[in-house]
Amino acid sequence: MTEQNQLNEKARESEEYLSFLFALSLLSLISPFPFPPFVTSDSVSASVFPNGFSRFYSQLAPQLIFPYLNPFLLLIMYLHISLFFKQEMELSLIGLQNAGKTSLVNTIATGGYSEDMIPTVGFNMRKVTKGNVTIKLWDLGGQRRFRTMWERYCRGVSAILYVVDAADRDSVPIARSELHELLMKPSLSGIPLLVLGNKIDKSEALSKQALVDQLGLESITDREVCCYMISCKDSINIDAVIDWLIKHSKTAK
Ligand SMILES: Nc1nc2c(ncn2[C@@H]2O[C@H](COP(=O)(O)OP(=O)(O)OP(=O)(O)O)[C@@H](O)[C@H]2O)c(=O)[nH]1
Ligand SMILES: [Mg+2]
Repeated sequence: MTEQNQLNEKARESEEYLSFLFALSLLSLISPFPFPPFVTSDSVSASVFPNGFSRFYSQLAPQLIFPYLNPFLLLIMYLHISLFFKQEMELSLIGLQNAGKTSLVNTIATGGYSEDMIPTVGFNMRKVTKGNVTIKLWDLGGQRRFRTMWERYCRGVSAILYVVDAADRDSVPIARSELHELLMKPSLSGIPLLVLGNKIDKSEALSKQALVDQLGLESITDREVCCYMISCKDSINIDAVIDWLIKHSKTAK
């Protein structure tokens, strides 16, 4: 199992654990019996804390050891753990017009895909929740007149997603120069970069190695760089993208 799959698995496990705790707290709230019925506060006190232990602790401790005895403690625990596990991140999606940025946001958010897309004017902001991670996505317009905004919306984000139309070979050199110009800005130094070669459902799409070479990704050494080949249309490698995002939410500000 890859590291990314393990992380995804962990996020799913913590989500399942929280649901379990929540269900248990609801159950103990509506149950007329102590839960489980054979454990009582007194019997636990007597067995775990024999003579001499202070009265205060001997009464409090069973609640801590068996929190399901106390539905309110369980609820507090649930809220605490859910806050602890909750992670947030902010991302910017950039790339030339027609690369598929807005399509990617739709695919991540709803799994939906449409051929009839309207070019983004300025930017869109979308919030997407995946497991315990809330992702705030800045989807920026890729037309030349909007590219000057890219830097402003990339400042302070957890990661930059650079989407490239891998099937539009003529646009790749422009995508390369725009990317390198942006990464030279001191305000963006060190921010992890995820490059996505989109539209691999098309036969004319470049291979991953060709895209890496033509974008000059090997020369970027001042930050973490990762590249995936994806298709929003056929939902190829979208899971790998989501896993990468969850992994990088740990660096969220
Ligand atoms: N074949 C194919 N077409 C795609 C894919 N992803 C997006 N498209 C198409 O590419 C076109 C542009 O998609 P958008 O998501 O609007 O592109 P964008 O990068 O947001 O463009 P701007 O907002 O102008 O910067 C649309 O017609 C999409 O249907 C894909 O994976 N495969
Ligand atoms: Mg768009």
